[in-house]
Amino acid sequence: MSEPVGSPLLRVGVLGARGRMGSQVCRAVDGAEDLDLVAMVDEGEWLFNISDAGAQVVVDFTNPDVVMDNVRWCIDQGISAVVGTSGFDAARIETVREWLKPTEGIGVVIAPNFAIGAVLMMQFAATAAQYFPSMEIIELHHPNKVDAPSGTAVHTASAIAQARRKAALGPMPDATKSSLDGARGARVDEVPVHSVRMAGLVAHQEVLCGTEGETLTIRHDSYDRASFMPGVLLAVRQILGRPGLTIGLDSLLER
Ligand SMILES: NC(=O)C1=CN([C@@H]2O[C@H](COP(=O)(O)OP(=O)(O)OC[C@H]3O[C@@H](n4cnc5c(N)ncnc54)[C@H](OP(=O)(O)O)[C@@H]3O)[C@@H](O)[C@H]2O)C=CC1
Ligand SMILES: O=C(O)C1=N[C@H](C(=O)O)C[C@H](O)C1
Repeated sequence: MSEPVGSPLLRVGVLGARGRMGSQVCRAVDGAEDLDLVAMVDEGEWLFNISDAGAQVVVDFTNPDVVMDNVRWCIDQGISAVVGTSGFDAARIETVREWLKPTEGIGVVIAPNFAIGAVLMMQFAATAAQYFPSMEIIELHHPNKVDAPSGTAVHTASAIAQARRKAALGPMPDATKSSLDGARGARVDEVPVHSVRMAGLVAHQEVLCGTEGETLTIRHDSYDRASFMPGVLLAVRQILGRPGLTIGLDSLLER
């Protein structure tokens, strides 16, 4: 492709390039006129392919066991990283923040979910949490997902918990005496989270909000991984102007 004069293409490498997400990201980057897909790396391949190719930005969709090593490597190489891989709890986020402190100009975006609808669903859930004393999350995914609960559910639960603390709400009403472990789901920041893995699904989440005499259900469905691509490309395009750590797409979407 010939490069337009005065606007060099942004050089992008993809980690997890043959995976469900990584392969779509490669196609999306390859199809974008302002981006240059310079390296595609999968498990067992050489990370230095990325730096040798002069990548300015890496996109990581690998798995929670390896993602921290990948982020560390990118920071050490002076390469900014857009991270979609799940598995980021508060401790991991703090570690990445520490790694970035001595650096200048390197950006890391960690987004639990790149779909616009999912970002809004998380925002709406945090808003509802101020008014609804009962909040529960049901996340539903394809059966090949390696982790549970999903990163989106963990992020949503934290946002709900933060909103509840701000609104000075006490514990959720729940007088259950559970006779079977797991019957009430897992607790993330005190918020019950229920994980479903089912053939036919891609990525879905419901946030159930309850108060006296009414419930509100906030639901998001990704029927196709194409739903994540605009968010990934948005982060890739913005990251060089956003040094330091950015969590979630919210600030990138502000108008
Ligand atoms: N933030 C978001 O919007 C989204 C996040 N995700 C998250 O992205 C991650 C990937 O999901 P998905 O694409 O479905 O998973 P896949 O298993 O399909 O893809 C992961 C890929 O990463 C490769 N890989 C494993 N280790 C390394 C490594 N050290 N270096 C480079 N590549 C490696 C795997 O290779 P191999 O198979 O050979 O092990 C595989 O090709 C998950 O954590 C998922 O939750 C998914 C969708 C959206
Ligand atoms: O593994 C997936 O598929 C997804 N993972 C992310 C998560 O853990 O929240 C985002 C989305 O739900 C799809």
